[in-house]
Amino acid sequence: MTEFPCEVIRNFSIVAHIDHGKSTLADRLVGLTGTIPKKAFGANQQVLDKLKVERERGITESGLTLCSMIYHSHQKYLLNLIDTPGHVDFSWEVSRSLAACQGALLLVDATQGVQAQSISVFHIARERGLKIIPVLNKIDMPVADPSRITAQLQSMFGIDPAEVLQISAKTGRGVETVLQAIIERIPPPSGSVHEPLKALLFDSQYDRYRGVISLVNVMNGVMRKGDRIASCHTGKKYEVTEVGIMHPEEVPVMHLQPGQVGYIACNMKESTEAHVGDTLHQANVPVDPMPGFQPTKAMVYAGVFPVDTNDFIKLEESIRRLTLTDRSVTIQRESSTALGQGCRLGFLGTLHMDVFRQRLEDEYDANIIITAPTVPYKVIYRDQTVIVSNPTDFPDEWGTASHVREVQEPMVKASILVPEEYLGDMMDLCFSRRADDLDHHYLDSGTSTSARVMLTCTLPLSEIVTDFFDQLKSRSSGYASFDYEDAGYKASDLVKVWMIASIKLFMTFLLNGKPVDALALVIHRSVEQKIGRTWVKKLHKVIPRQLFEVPIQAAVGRRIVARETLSAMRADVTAGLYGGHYERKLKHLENQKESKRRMKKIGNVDLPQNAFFDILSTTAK
Ligand SMILES: Nc1nc2c(ncn2[C@@H]2O[C@H](COP(=O)(O)OP(=O)(O)OP(=O)(O)O)[C@@H](O)[C@H]2O)c(=O)[nH]1
Repeated sequence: MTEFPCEVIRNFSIVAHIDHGKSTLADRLVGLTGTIPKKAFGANQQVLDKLKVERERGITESGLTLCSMIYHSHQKYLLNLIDTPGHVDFSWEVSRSLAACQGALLLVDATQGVQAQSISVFHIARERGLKIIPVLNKIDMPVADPSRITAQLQSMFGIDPAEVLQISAKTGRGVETVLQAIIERIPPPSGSVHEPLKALLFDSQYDRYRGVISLVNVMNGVMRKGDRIASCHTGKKYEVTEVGIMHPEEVPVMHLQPGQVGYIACNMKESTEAHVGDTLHQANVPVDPMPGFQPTKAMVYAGVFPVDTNDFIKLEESIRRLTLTDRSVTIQRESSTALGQGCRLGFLGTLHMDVFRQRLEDEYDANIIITAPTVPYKVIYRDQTVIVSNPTDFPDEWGTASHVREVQEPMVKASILVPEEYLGDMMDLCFSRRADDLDHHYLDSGTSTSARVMLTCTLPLSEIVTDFFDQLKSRSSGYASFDYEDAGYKASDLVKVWMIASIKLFMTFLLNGKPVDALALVIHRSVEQKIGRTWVKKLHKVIPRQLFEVPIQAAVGRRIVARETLSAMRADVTAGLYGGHYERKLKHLENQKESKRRMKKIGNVDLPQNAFFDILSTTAK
């Protein structure tokens, strides 16, 4: 590694909207630099998309990937490609990986142009002072319109058209110019071998045998195998047992020096010890920590329960292991009377939640149920403010709520890019989701194809965590792109609906008057009737009939907003008593009444777990 001082190192990232060809370009770069021999480099092999689920869904996320390449130009260069995810949910990971880079390729599909995603990532990169190299991809396609897209880049970002590269990652055309631009335009990292060791931990992965593997960017000094290092954040000390680079597989090296990016293993057993943004240093030579990263902010919460309650321990262990590779998930234990023991997980967004669930199912063979997603609300009491991410913890209207001054919900500033013919549909969609401050402006005039419009508005986050993406895509025939950023909290008129399966006569059955916790929902006042009715109908369908009548009610506080009645199933206890005496029949009926009365006392509605699973799995989607 001594062959590579800072001057010949380039640390960069590729930022692109989903499907604009990031993985294809990464593969090309890896192929061109001879990092993977051409023979072994099949057309379908994508080095960056390692996980099965990522490949299936065609998205790159979680398990941040690093690839070091050695490029022979007029001299030998070490190029470190730090992969970033391509979806709004992962904007946190984007900024995390950009922190270890000095430059970024802004890859834009020349047939589609700039998408909402490219805008936010571009701004993050620019704020960090990264050198941006604009690259238009897919110029081999007949519908590519490079001059129009270049003009778009110029008007939106002030990019000089002369700097825009045109390539086809698929055919390889122009990719060599990308390598040249990386070397010529991106500044090398800075740092000194003579300073004490200072390394940024920017990601971690979990290895079954070696424990936590951390990805580090050495800022100063040298990181060697056998070093005693310490974490600025926890003060814990470790011994470095392995140092290496990702080339693209792990290749152990003797040491890493300033500007270099690689992995270390250091007998860290728990993933919780590897703090993203932490500064590592020699155990006996403390340094000033680098400005830390913001902690991940979970914006979507959902309960995860095992279908078979006995599987809880196994599920919890699987979740714990998965979070080793995806540290942005927050975990809390949760128990529900209906679903048993489970975990409440916090995700960055709904796609993140989906991917996590799929990974749980694929990699850990877990049979799980996920409750409807919710967002974190701020409940402001007279004397304190509480963040509530679980509907169960929401104040009741008649109880603690009397002290509640205000409930606020998280808002986002949304931007939607769409061809103008879909503008009306997009506006309708936004208004139906309680949009505010709606505004739009045209990005280009659109000569051959229709003009593109950028629509901005503020929306409550809760309105986009369910089916907003699906709606957006289907109402715009797939053309709309969407991105959002945090816009703080805003007061809201929210109520909680308990789906109460109560029995008129047997109130004691309600487990001390407690409603069915797993079905609590937080909804907006304007839709309480509608949602109440739909849910009650759903419950009516899935709950099996009992020996007695069961009113199924949706209540807001003490107010019942919807009701269905599950009629009683009367077992015919006199069946088979043909002939015989009328009084004998009567006696049996009397007995039945008596036993029903006993049932009243112990009060029990037979609500099979499956019924909940049915309801929750249909509403969660
Ligand atoms: N015609 C053409 N197709 C391309 C080119 N580059 C990529 N593609 C295709 O575009 C699709 C998406 O490419 P990917 O490389 O998987 O896109 P990505 O940006 O990595 O996608 P995410 O990982 O989901 O962000 C694939 O079907 C590629 O074959 C190109 O230069 N020309």
